[in-house]
Amino acid sequence: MEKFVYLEKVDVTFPTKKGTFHALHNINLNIDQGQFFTLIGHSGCGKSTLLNVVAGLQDASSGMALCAGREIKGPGPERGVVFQNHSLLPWLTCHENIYLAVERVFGRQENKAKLKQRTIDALALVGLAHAEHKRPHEISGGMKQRVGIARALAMEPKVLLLDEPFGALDALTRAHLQDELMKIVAETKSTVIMVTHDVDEAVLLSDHIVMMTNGPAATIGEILTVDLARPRDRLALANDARYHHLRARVLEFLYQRQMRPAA
Ligand SMILES: Nc1ncnc2c1ncn2[C@@H]1O[C@H](COP(=O)(O)OP(=O)(O)OP(=O)(O)O)[C@@H](O)[C@H]1O
Repeated sequence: MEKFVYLEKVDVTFPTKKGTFHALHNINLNIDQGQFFTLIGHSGCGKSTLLNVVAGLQDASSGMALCAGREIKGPGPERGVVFQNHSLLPWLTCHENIYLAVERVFGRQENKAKLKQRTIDALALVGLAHAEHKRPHEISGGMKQRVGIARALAMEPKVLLLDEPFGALDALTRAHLQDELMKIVAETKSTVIMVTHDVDEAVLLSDHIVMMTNGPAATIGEILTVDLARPRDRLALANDARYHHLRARVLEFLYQRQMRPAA
């Protein structure tokens, strides 16, 4: 099978006033199409830096980074990114925010009606057709994140990159959006890499959980395979021994093997 997202011996260093900071060391990752990977680890270990390498927002200092067989050189529409803070343009409506992105990717080969249809379809996918004419300040935090996800998906990316997309939301909204994301990913068969701090979120959503060691020179400690059947139901999983076993494996990694260094 084609190596879909492929990182080999990736290191990232940052020049700082105190000298070179070695953030990531010897990262090797091979993600097949249609897989859902989460990155988990203590604060500051390098999860966002790793995601940014795949997004093309951060160059690897050494090693190889490929997406769909091509070297990653800067951001590209085949990699859709959603951040914790929605990053929607406040003066545009939900529809216009998505249309802008769609136009940038498909504007040369498609007419306005087709671009508009893509925008409407993306809003419908996240259940926000009714909010298309609202501006970001008129909708809730959860809705803004859904628009952000719709905007990323509307570009038909090969990989969806999510950096703690639900981190700023309350627990109920977060649970709701996790369920929605699972449905969307099942429907679109997207390949996803998502940064999270949340052990339950990681187990619920993932096919594989990438557990990262503490920095500096953070690396992948272990990749846990989550072999729970899909579709997954959070209530049924609450009584599932396998779910609890996987959850315990992540907790053990984080709190026994990678004790957080004293702040
Ligand atoms: N531009 C930069 N210059 C210098 N150091 C940086 C830079 N960006 C990140 N770092 C450092 O690299 C390390 C990894 O940062 P990163 O943001 O990737 O961690 P993280 O795991 O995503 O953290 P969090 O979970 O708190 O968001 C941190 O020690 C951070 O201070």
